[in-house]
Amino acid sequence: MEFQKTPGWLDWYARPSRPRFQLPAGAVDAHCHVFGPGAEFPYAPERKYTPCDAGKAQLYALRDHLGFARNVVVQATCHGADNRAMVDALVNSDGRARGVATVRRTITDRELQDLHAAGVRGVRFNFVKRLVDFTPKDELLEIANRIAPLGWHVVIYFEAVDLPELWDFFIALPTAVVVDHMGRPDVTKPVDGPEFELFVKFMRDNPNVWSKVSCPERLSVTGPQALDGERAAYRDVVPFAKRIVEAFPDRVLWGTDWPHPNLKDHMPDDGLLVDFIPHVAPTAELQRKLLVDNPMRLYWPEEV
Ligand SMILES: O=C(O)/C=C(\CC(=O)C(=O)O)C(=O)O
Repeated sequence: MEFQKTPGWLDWYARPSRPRFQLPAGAVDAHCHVFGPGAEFPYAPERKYTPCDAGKAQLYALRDHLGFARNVVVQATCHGADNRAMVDALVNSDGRARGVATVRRTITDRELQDLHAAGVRGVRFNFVKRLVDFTPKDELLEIANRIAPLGWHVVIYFEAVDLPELWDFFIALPTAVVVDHMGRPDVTKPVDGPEFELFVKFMRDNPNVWSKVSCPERLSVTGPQALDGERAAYRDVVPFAKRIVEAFPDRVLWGTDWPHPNLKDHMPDDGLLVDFIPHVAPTAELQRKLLVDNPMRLYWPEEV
């Protein structure tokens, strides 16, 4: 099948630099995606965007180039609940990738078992309206209750302004809960203002809640962008991510978000993006927890 990319689509950065920051041994890129390729794994009819192809070979080449040891491949909304491209990436990773799926309530127990055998360890509930149609909360809770016995967790993606309305649903989830990109704070607001305080309280009050401190390239308003050798990029995001890393060092994850779906104004150099990490996790201990210990506990608990 032939797919036309969404107009204005930005492809990933072709020749990323090598990070200056040396990742600790065993580092996990805990948030990235594969797209198709569409000819092999068609994009879902209900998708809100059509990306460039970005397959497993390119993802694993980037992993090796940047110095990561493992990946967590998160189902992207352009594939809907058809997890085949993500599963194909997992089963062809020599055990070095685990995944997060999107499932519907119609999934059978057998299908869940098969996903588990392939390396899936979580489901993603997406509340970002430009990305997905609404799914009733009773369906999501039913799914959460079915995946809990497998030892899986729930990944949630939402905008900061929607946290108050979603709060009660989130705290009813029976598993570990991982928030994508710190709940997308508006970084033009103060880091100690009411909006981000609510997110901090969400993590403080609920010890099962984790956060990815990823996607500065998506959250930043004033940059500077991770381009042209800039190794201190996205300075407006640093106080937010650093605060979460320092307050909850055992419940944070980091990922590249490659191939960076839906960026509108620039595509970061992934090598320079890795150089963002020591700005938010300044000590070797924080870096080891963020990049190795925490993702291993969540995705490869049998090795910990
Ligand atoms: O890659 C991300 O985490 C963020 C996305 C895309 C996305 O979540 C998806 O398509 O599944 C975004 O903000 O557009």
